[in-house]
Amino acid sequence: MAPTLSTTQFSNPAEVTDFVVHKGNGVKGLSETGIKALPDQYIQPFEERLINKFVNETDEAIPVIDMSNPDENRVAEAVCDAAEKWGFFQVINHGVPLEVLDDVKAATHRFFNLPVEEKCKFTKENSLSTTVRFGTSFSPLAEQALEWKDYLSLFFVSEAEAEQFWPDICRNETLEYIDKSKKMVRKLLEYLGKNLNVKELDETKESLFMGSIRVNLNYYPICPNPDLTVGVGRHSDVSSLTILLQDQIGGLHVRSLASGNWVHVPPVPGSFVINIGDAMQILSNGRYKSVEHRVLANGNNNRISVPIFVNPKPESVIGPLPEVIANGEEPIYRDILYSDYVRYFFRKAHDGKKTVDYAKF
Ligand SMILES: COc1cc(/C=C/C(=O)SCCNC(=O)CCNC(=O)[C@H](O)C(C)(C)COP(=O)(O)OP(=O)(O)OC[C@H]2O[C@@H](n3cnc4c(N)ncnc43)[C@H](O)[C@@H]2OP(=O)(O)O)ccc1O
Ligand SMILES: O=C(O)CCC(=O)C(=O)O
Ligand SMILES: [Fe+2]
Repeated sequence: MAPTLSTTQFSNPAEVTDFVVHKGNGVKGLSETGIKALPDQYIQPFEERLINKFVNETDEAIPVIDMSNPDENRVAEAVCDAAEKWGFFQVINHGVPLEVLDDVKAATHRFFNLPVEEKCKFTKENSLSTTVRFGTSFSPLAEQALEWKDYLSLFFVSEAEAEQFWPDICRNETLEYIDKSKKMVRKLLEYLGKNLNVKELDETKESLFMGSIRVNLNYYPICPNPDLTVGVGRHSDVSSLTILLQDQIGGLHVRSLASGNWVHVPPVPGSFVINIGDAMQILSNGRYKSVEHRVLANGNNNRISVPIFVNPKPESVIGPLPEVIANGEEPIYRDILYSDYVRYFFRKAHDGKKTVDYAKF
C-alpha cells in the first residue's frame, strides 16, 4: 500500500506547512525526512501538471547560439530572431569562465547544505536586509498549491552591502558570477537594442535594461510524487533579460510560441539559458516575447539552478521605447513604474503570462 501522510512524522497538512514554510526547513528538509507521499498542499490541479502528450511532441528545440565571434552580424541576428520567435535560447562560448560557473554551483550546494538554523537567519522575518531572502515555493501565502522549490534570493545593491548582509558561504562566488557575466549581458542587450533602433546603451538605456540585478539560488530536492506537482509553475519572468545556469539534471520546459507544446531545455554543459522577460516585452512593444516556462519536479535527483534577473531599476518607468513607436506603431502597453509591476507579480501565485496584462492599455 502507498504510504500516506499519517505513516510519516506529520499527522496533518498544517504540520507540514509549519515545518516547511514557518520553521524554514523548506522542501529540502521535507524531502530529507524520507517522506514517501506528496503532502496535499503540493498537489497541483490536473491542468497544471506537465502532461506527457504535450511535451516534445514535435522535434522543436530552442536555438543554441555560439558566441565565439560576438561581433559577427550572424550572432546578433540569431539572438534577435530567437528573442522574437522563442523568447528563449541557449548560448555557448559566451566568455564567462567555466570555473566561475562551477564555483557558483558549488556555493549553491554549500548554502542549502547549511543547518536549518543558519539558513533561517535569511528568512523574510529574520534577514537583516530586505535584499536577502531565503524562502520556499514562490508566494506561499497566495498559492492554492505550493511549489517544490527552495530559494535564496539576493538583490545586488553594492559590494559593501553584500559584504555586510549576504551569507558568507556563497557571497564571493555569487558576486564573481554577476561580475563576470556582465560583459555578455551587455553584448546581448546591445544586439537586442540595435535591432529596435536603440543606437547605444547610454546611461538612460542602461538603467532601463540593466539597472538592477537579482540572483536566485534555486534548490529542487528529490520529490516523492513528481508527477503530481511542479518545481516552478507556469510563469514568465518580470526581468528584462534572465540568464540561467542549470546543472545537468534537466526539467526546465518552455512553451513554444509556434505550437503551444512544452519543449524541454536540455542541459548543455558550460552554457547559459537566456530568456526575455516581461520588461523587455513591454519596452519592445511586444516584438520580443517573454515566454511561459515551468520546471518539473524530479523523483530521483536533486537539482539546482542559478538565474540572474537583469532588470530595470525599480524606480524606472517602463513602456514602449520611443525608438520603437517612432515608426508609427501603436503602443500596446502603458507606462508603468517598474517596482509597481514587480510588486504585482509577487502578490499572486504564478499564473502564466497574466502579469503582463497588468501593463496593457
Ligand atoms: C522565488 O521564486 C521566483 C522568483 C522569481 C523572481 C524573479 C525576479 O526577482 S525578477 C526581478 C524582480 N525585480 C526586482 O527585484 C527589482 C527590485 N525589487 C525591489 O526593489 C523590491 O523587491 C520591490 C519590487 C520594490 C518590492 O519591494 P517592497 O515594496 O519593499 O516589498 P517586498 O517586501 O520586498 O516584497 C513585496 C512582496 O513580494 C514578495 N517578494 C519580494 N521579493 C521576493 C523574492 N525575491 N522572491 C519571492 N517573493 C518576493 C514579498 O514576499 C512581498 O510579499 P508579502 O506577501 O511578503 O508582502 C521568479 C520566479 C520564481 O519562481
Ligand atoms: O530552474 C529553472 O530552470 C528555472 C527557474 C525559473 O524559471 C525562475 O527562477 O524564474
Ligand atoms: Fe523563470
